[in-house]
Parts: sequence; structure tokens; C-alpha cells
Amino acid sequence: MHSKEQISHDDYQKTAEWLMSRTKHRPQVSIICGSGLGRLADSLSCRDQFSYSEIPGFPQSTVQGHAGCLVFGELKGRSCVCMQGRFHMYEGHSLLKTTFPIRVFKLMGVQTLVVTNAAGSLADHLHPGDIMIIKDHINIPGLAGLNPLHGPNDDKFGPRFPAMSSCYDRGLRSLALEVTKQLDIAGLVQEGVYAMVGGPNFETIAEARMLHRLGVDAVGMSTVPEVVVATHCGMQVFGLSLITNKVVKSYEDSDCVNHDGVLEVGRLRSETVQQLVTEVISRMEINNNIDRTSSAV
Ligand SMILES: O=P(O)(O)O[C@H]1O[C@H](CO)[C@@H](O)[C@H]1O
Ligand SMILES: Nc1nc2[nH]cnc2c(=O)[nH]1
Repeated sequence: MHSKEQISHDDYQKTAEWLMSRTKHRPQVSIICGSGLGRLADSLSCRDQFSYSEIPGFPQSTVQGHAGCLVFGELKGRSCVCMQGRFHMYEGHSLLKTTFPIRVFKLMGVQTLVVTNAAGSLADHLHPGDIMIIKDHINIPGLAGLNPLHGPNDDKFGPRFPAMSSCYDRGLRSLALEVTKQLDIAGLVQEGVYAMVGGPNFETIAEARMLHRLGVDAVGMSTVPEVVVATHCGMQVFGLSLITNKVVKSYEDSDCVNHDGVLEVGRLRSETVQQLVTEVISRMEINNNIDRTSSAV
């Protein structure tokens, strides 16, 4: 359970330098596209793009709906890097590997992480097609001892015992709620609590009922390790769940979730998610005096 895998500061640095020597972009914001949401990268202009297979140290995406491409570009004048495809623990990657890109981004000068995901709703008020702004999370693998920060702490990135009580930036959450009014999508959007489970199977009814009683609004198999590592190294985080299905909580219910259905809702709503993310990024405050690679952490 406790992996002995280590990734050195030099390994992250080499990848950051490899990327920075191949693109002129110096991203301030990184975006991770959830299942079916890869088209978020389409809104970037002046793109430079790399397949994960050519980037030193990057794991490979194996999940349908996660293209495996890193795209640099401009979003309304903001320099961004967008992961078309994320890494999940259930693919067999260690948690350290699933979060490898986050520390690379930190070394490249990224200050803000925007995470998106597809998730199942446990809350009666969240329906397929709705968007949940993540207010907080429950790290179920983390509570059971699976955490990307396990092992020796790299003090250059952050402290041994990082606080997680305010990891989803309050200012960005209120900005997003403001933006939803202007985009006239406020009726689709609510704040809520996301829980990560290990997957790859979807929940049993007993598990769904347990999560519901614990106060979970939406459940998925990603995001939390990325947020933990980003928070540890001092990044600001904004998170969105696209609700793709209702999690079955009743033995009388014959509905059955599947990944194709998840991807389909992603495709149907990707434009709305794209608009929301674009507006939030274009209006967020950015500190432009950032050192990159060697002195970024
Ligand atoms: O969290 P993302 O990557 O959006 O994907 C979600 O959708 C997949 C299941 O359909 C799982 O990977 C789950 O985590
Ligand atoms: N665990 C989990 N992940 C999801 N991703 C999209 N929908 C779901 C779901 O219902 N459960």
C-alpha cells in the first residue's frame, strides 16, 4: 500500500525545462479536463501541443475520453496549459505519478489549477447536466492511507503537514457564482462536496447511501490527489464537477451508470463548462512577477 516510489526534484525540473524549451508559452493557469471535457482545450489560441508519450516522465492516459495531450495556449489573453486527459489511480499509476504534472506546472510558474471532472450525483438537487462548484472534498483513499504526499516530504514544494481546510479558493468560487449569473446559467450551478473513491467500479447502493449520509454531493474517481498536491505547493485551486448521472441509491431503481453515458453528458455540456471556465480564468487576478523553474518553489 505504501509505495516506495520516489520522484526527485530534478525529475520534475527536467520535464519543466523540456517543455519550456519547446514552447514560448509561460502558463499562469493549468486546466485539467475531466472525462468527456477534453474540448475545453479547443478554446485556446496560438496552441503548442505535445502528446504525453513524448514528454519525459509523463505517464500515459489509458481511459477512453482522455486524449493524452498537453496543450499550451492563450485563453482571452491568459497563458494556460491544458491537460486533455488526466491520470487515475485505478489505471495502475501510483498517486505520485497521477500528480506528476502538477509539480511540473508549479516549476513552470503556474499559480492556479482549474480541475474539472465528471461525477455522479448523490444530492437530490443535483441532476445530470448540472455543474457543481467544488467547495470541499472527502479524500476516501487518503483517509485509508493512500495519499500522494506519503513518503519523504520535499520541503522545496511545501510543508510536511499542509492544511486542507481552504483548498478550494473562496474568491474564485464567488467569482464563478457571479459569472454564472452573467452567463445566465445560475440555475444549473450549485456549490457542493466532492468525494473521491478509488474506482474503477461504480458504487454499490450501500456505498452510495453511506456517501450520501456522509454529506457527499458528488462522487468520482479523480481530482482529489491533484488538489492535494497543488495545495501543498501553494497553488490556488478552482474545481468543477459536471454531473453526468445520478448515483443509484435505491434497490427499486433499475438505472445503471456506464462510462459511455458519462462521456455523452460531457460532450453535451462541454460548451457550457468551457464558457464558465474561460470567464473565470479571464477575470481572476494573476501575479505576473513569477520566477520559473529553478526558483519557482
Ligand atoms: O474524474 P474524471 O476523470 O472526469 O472521470 C470520471 O468518469 C470516469 C467514470 O465514467 C472516472 O474516471 C471518473 O473519475
Ligand atoms: N465513482 C463514480 N465516478 C463517476 N464518474 C462519473 N459518474 C460517476 C459515478 O457515478 N461514480
